[in-house]
Amino acid sequence: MMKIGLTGGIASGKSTVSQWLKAHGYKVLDADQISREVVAPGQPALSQIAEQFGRLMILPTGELNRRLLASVVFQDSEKLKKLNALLHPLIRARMLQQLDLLVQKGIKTVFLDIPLLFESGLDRWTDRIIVVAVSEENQLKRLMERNQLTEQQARARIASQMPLSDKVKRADAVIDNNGTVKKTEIQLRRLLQQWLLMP
Ligand SMILES: CC(C)(COP(=O)(O)OP(=O)(O)OC[C@H]1O[C@@H](n2cnc3c(N)ncnc32)[C@H](O)[C@@H]1O)[C@@H](O)C(=O)NCCC(=O)NCCS
Ligand SMILES: Nc1ncnc2c1ncn2[C@@H]1O[C@H](COP(=O)(O)OP(=O)(O)OP(=O)(O)O)[C@@H](O)[C@H]1O
Repeated sequence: MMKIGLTGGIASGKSTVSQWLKAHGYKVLDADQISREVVAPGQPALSQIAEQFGRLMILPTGELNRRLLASVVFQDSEKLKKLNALLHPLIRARMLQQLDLLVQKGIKTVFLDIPLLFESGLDRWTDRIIVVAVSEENQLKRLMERNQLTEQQARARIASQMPLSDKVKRADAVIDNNGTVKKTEIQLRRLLQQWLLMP
């Protein structure tokens, strides 16, 4: 099975690319989605978060208070490390399980949409890596708009990741998502053609 890593910086456009891939019949495993599954109501990791970060981290609905947890961990690198130590092994295990299922089904190509692909050393799992890149200015603007964050909050989140410019250097292919979504799709199609992966 060919495993293609899809990564980038926060709000650089990975989901935009992975949505296109899914809509065109490609298999995509999404680490952000899996990270939500492991903290769903009733999951042991959710109680562990409440134990380590306080009861307020669980909403009255039983769901994780993502906004509150984000406001805590992205301002404090030690707390972020603690959260990562708790969740990353669970996310990794679940991702491997899902990969296994796809292998059993005989799927030939899978995209792994993992924001922290390089930070977590998961690049060793992949055969090729696509980085979705944007300028710092667009990244900041899109992140502030999408997550309703102040500039300071958005900068703190960006700073918690490896600089996008370093990720670009380690990519096999870079998709420039500074233009319109249409322009991004054209680059993606061209790349899939070049890699002989058109459906
Ligand atoms: C802190 C949490 C609750 C905030 O939730 P929120 O809904 O605001 O963000 P969401 O999960 O959709 O993530 C949005 C983006 O933030 C960035 N991000 C998320 N977690 C991290 C992290 N631990 N370190 C650096 N960047 C991160 C990624 O680029 C991600 O795509 C959540 O991000 C989380 O549980 N993070 C820890 C798990 C993790 O590392 N997930 C990343 C993919 S494996
Ligand atoms: N080419 C584009 N032009 C304008 N807006 C865009 C473009 N691509 C993405 N966006 C917007 O920018 C925001 C970030 O994009 P997206 O959610 O795809 O990024 P992401 O890399 O998956 O982010 P994260 O890692 O934080 O989940 C979204 O609100 C999206 O609608």
